[in-house]
Amino acid sequence: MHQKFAHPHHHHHHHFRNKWRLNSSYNNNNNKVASTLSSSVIIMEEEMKKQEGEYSKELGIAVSVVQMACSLCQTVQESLVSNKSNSDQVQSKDDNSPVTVADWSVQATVSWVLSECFGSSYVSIVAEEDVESLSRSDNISLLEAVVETVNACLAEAPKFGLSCPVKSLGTSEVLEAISRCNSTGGPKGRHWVLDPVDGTLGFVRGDQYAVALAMIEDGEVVLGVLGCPNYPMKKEWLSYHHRYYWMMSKLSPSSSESWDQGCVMYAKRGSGEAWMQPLVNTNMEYVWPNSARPIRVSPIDDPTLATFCEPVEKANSSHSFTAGLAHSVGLRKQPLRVYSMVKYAAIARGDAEIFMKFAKAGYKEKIWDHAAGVIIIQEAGGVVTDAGGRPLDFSKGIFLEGLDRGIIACSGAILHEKIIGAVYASWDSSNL
Ligand SMILES: Nc1ncnc2c1ncn2[C@@H]1O[C@H](COP(=O)(O)OS(=O)(=O)O)[C@@H](OP(=O)(O)O)[C@H]1O
Ligand SMILES: [Mg+2]
Ligand SMILES: [Mg+2]
Ligand SMILES: [Mg+2]
Repeated sequence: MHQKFAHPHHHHHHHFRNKWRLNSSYNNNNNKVASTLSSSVIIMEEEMKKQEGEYSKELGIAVSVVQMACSLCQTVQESLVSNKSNSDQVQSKDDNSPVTVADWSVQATVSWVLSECFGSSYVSIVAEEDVESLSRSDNISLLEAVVETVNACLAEAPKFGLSCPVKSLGTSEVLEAISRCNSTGGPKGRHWVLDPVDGTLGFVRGDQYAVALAMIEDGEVVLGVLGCPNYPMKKEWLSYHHRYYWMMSKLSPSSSESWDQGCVMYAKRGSGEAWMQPLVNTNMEYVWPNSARPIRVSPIDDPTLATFCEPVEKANSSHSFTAGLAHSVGLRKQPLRVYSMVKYAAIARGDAEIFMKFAKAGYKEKIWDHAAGVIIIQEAGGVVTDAGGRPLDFSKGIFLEGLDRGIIACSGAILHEKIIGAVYASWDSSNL
């Protein structure tokens, strides 16, 4: 396949080059022996190019395919929300959580694109969904809807600088693409980690959800991309809840600005930068390359001014335990309860300062629910650990093995230490 990705953010190069030069003078671990000054300059230039370019192809493809996936999800969510008879498009999994046409379709689309770009025998993908219920004979119409949705989405690939299939994918190709994402990750090599729709409950309720794609190399998250179709570029627009407010009220916002546009965030490990671009509107003829702006965590470190986020559902995180922690560190604001990894996005962008999740004892957190969000917060200047203050371990397969009680993500070290201290002080008296 010809990869036609155009680098969307040329202005990065300048920053990165300067930073690299700075770092290299402190820590020159170039172990090649340079006999003359000029040859060492050449080696440095080569080394620099390698550094700049590292993962840039992977990141470009990941951002493009997440944009495509977001556009797919918007179409499906609109039809789910406006057409109540579509209830056969939402299924219940063994744990009673929902799964939809969008979850399977995004997984197939991302799998197909990554396989085309990197070779299906090389690419390892760890993702949430499988084909078990989708391939049952009583689910034919659901499977047909998935195949149609995937083909409609892939047909738009050229608008995003990616190639589309020469002819539409058949049912077996779509099933194959979904089930190819059955890698279990691990400590060695490169693994893509995908949550095709995170916050599926929010998605079916017409609310917040995210598409999350990350890449792990030798057990560390090196790339993260988070698509948030109902999380507008500006926080103020969130007060209108989301686009359906406008759809229903038939009001039109004052300016021609893209008030309804969601966003896609991304970061590369070690860059010290995280970026956000508007969600693309595929009605336009040319959508790529897209513009991006840097994002940064909030500067607030005073607990009385800080906002914390947590899952909407009590079943996913103890609201009473986090309320106790909030009280003991002096948080005063109401918690922001949001579906999905949009919580990570809110911290990375500075819309909130703290994210806490304490699942029930025995629940094992999965890597796809966290990988993309963690790296984006870290590169935007934040801190993410378990409740014991240790980094999350993405090297042990599909679960965050060894996670100590819960997850704490903060905009900075001061708030983070306070929360960790409060967990330490109150854990024994909690019933978790
Ligand atoms: N019992 C339990 N405890 C904790 N976490 C669980 C549990 N069950 C599921 N999950 C995972 O939580 C993901 C959704 O998390 P959220 O933070 O979006 O929760 S909430 O919907 O806002 O309540 C959700 O992700 P998606 O399935 O992608 O939506 C699950 O992976
Ligand atoms: Mg999830
Ligand atoms: Mg999911
Ligand atoms: Mg799910």
